[in-house]
Amino acid sequence: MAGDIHQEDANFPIVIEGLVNRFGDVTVHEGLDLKVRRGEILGVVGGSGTGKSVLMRSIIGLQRPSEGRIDVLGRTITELDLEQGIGVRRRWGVLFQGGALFSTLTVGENVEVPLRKYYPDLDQALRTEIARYKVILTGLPEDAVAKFPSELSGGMKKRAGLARALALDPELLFLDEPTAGLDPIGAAKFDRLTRELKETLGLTVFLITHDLDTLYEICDRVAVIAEKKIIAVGTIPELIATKHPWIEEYFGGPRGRAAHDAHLRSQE
Ligand SMILES: Nc1ncnc2c1ncn2[C@@H]1O[C@H](COP(=O)(O)OP(=O)(O)OP(=O)(O)O)[C@@H](O)[C@H]1O
Repeated sequence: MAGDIHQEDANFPIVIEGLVNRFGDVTVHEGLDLKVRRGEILGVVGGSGTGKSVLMRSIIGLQRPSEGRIDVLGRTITELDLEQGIGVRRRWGVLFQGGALFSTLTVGENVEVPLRKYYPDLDQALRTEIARYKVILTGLPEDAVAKFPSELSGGMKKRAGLARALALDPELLFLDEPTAGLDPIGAAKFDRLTRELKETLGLTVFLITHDLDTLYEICDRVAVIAEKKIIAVGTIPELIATKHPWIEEYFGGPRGRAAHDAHLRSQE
């Protein structure tokens, strides 16, 4: 039904049923199901090219699925008209792989972009003030507001991208490989920031990552994509108990064991 709006499921802000994504002869997803719980950080893992980014793009309406249904915050995302689309889009924020900042705009101006788009009548002084506040919220120094992306380190760019993702006070936050390219200390700091923001702002976070430390340190549950589906979703001990060969290799390999040991040490 066009513009289907139904009772928002308070417990599951994202519900995906029977998702199929095809590109020509290539089928990336075939009957993928997933429910994201409110208030959780859900890590999404899978081998390269298994369709993690395509999944995220499908949820946020950038990729029209071949089949299936995706409900986000009570709206069936594939069936929204323009106005309904705007209404739901301003309830989420996205940090794309690499940050995707506009290089010709300052950090502050980058953060203002969604505010201009979704709240065009907002007073400029207020827009500037909100952008400044979001920049500081992500742990950047105040003078970063006036800097251009080229003047920032990799970690600072990620934070600036995060500030832009938070511009509209979202309920849902989508992060595509946020710690890729960061050194281990920078990555751990970014993980802590994600966890703190999730807790203070009451966010639900959909987080694509290859970073095993991130999975152990901040994810409440992890969803595994393989064989064109979500083959398992749960806590890391629950996943390991499934005895699926890919999952066993992933968490039981040298990197998986190192992340596990580091996690245990951090708990001591
Ligand atoms: N617009 C498109 N047209 C054709 N094929 C596409 C398109 N977008 C994605 N694909 C294909 O879909 C598959 C899944 O891509 P996707 O980027 O989602 O993988 P991923 O799991 O995020 O990979 P990685 O971990 O390497 O980032 C790939 O084979 C990719 O080539």
